[in-house]
Amino acid sequence: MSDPQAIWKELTLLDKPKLASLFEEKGRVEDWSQALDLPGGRIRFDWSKTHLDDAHGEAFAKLAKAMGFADKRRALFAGEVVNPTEERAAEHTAERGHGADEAVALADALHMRMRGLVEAIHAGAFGEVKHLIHVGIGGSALGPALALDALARDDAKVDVHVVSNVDGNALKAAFKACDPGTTMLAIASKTFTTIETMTNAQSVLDWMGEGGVSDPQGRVVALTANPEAALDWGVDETRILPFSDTVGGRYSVWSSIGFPVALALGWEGFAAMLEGAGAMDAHFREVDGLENLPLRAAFADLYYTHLRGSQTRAVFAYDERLRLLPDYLQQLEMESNGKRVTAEGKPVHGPTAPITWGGTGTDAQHAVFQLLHQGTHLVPVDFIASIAPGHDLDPAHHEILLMNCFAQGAALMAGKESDDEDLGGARAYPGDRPSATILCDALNPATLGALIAFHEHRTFASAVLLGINPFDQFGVELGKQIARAMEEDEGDFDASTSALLDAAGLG
Ligand SMILES: O=P(O)(O)OC[C@H]1O[C@H](O)[C@H](O)[C@@H](O)[C@@H]1O
Repeated sequence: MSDPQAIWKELTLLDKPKLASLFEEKGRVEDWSQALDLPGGRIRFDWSKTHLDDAHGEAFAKLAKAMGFADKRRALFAGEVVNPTEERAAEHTAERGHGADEAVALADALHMRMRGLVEAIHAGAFGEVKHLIHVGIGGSALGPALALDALARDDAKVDVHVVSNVDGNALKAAFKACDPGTTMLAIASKTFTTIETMTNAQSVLDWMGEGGVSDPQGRVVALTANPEAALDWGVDETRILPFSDTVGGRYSVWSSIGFPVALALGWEGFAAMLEGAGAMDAHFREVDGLENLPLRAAFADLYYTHLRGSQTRAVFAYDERLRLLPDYLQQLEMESNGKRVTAEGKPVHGPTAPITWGGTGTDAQHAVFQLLHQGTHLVPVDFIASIAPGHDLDPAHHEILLMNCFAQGAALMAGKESDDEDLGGARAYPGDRPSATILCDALNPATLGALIAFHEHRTFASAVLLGINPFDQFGVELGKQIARAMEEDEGDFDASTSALLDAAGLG
């Protein structure tokens, strides 16, 4: 059978087992969790507390076949056009050594150029550099911000401030923390046209000038796939770090957009991130069927959206260093798969990306977990944690953190009958609520790289199963066009919008 609709029908007819009954079978944990030995240590992927059973696994494997998963995966790594609306390849994996030969060679050469500049700055070629203000937005900010917050808390070689919002309050906070005389500016923008980034970049130059820096332009580095625009903006060629147009914004932390990460960690740290991601590429590329962890995760994601009506998926990092991971995954997953038509432009069957949301444990337990345990929404949850604490405080901190993480997954699954006759349902936990747990030996550049790449491939696998193109993002354009029309004092707006403009003195 190769008709995807027929397979979906088959999936809807399968039994909907309770989690508790799945655990009555021997080998549930062995069958549905797996550990990968990666350069930075082992990562365990435990999907056993999801409702997938063997029958679902088989049916989803058939769906993958019917949707041409193996060939689409091959095309991704071969650098073929996998983004048909923009007629482009998606070659982020080439940055990690997995791709078409020419793309890998180009990525290597551009990394060498980037390394040269990073090491020159460390060696003092620009005088004393204590701070870097990195201006960029969306994919040009979220990856660097996540990696820096996760990995550069101690001993950063340069103190980096990632500023994305055009709201001047964001830049003011960075100015407060930096001294203009020892600050460099990185302008990160794939297109080098994004208004928020260019506005922030100009204000940093002005601040440097006002702070007594004689040649602010001489302290600018451009990270872009549009080097001509950076040249036009006045950036010297030697400080332009290009990357390939075939690397999408939300997949670009591996390219020169990762410059601030390399500057803070040193080249070896950045290279280890690439290596960890490359190891996940090798797994995704070489392993077939349910053993392929990103594909297995995509099966579970589609199971919940299509067969259980889940509209959201939550991710809770039980690790302060990963507090920005939910923000990062929101862009990766929602901008990639928040689509309503197939790659051929036809209406898509069923829901596409769930709304990704989340937070940090244990904080979130005291704020939003009430809804997860007793609310009316079914929210599949991902827990992410590291066995090594990453700090040298009393081990009690980490024991409490990890035990709480594991307790939440157990509680969601087990539930509990009401222990108070008078209060009845208010004190009952329905249970049978799914979660997955990703447990790293340690959080380090290589495991972070692998974690991010796991999610990239999970997103790609979902897109293949849904038949959509995850690599364009036309949905973000209309609002930008209208804002531009407002700036240029053109266009005819609805009465509500006109009244708001008038109220703000912008009409
Ligand atoms: O890197 P840039 O060209 O400045 O783009 C920054 C961001 O803005 C766009 O609107 C897209 O939604 C993002 O995918 C992109 O990462």
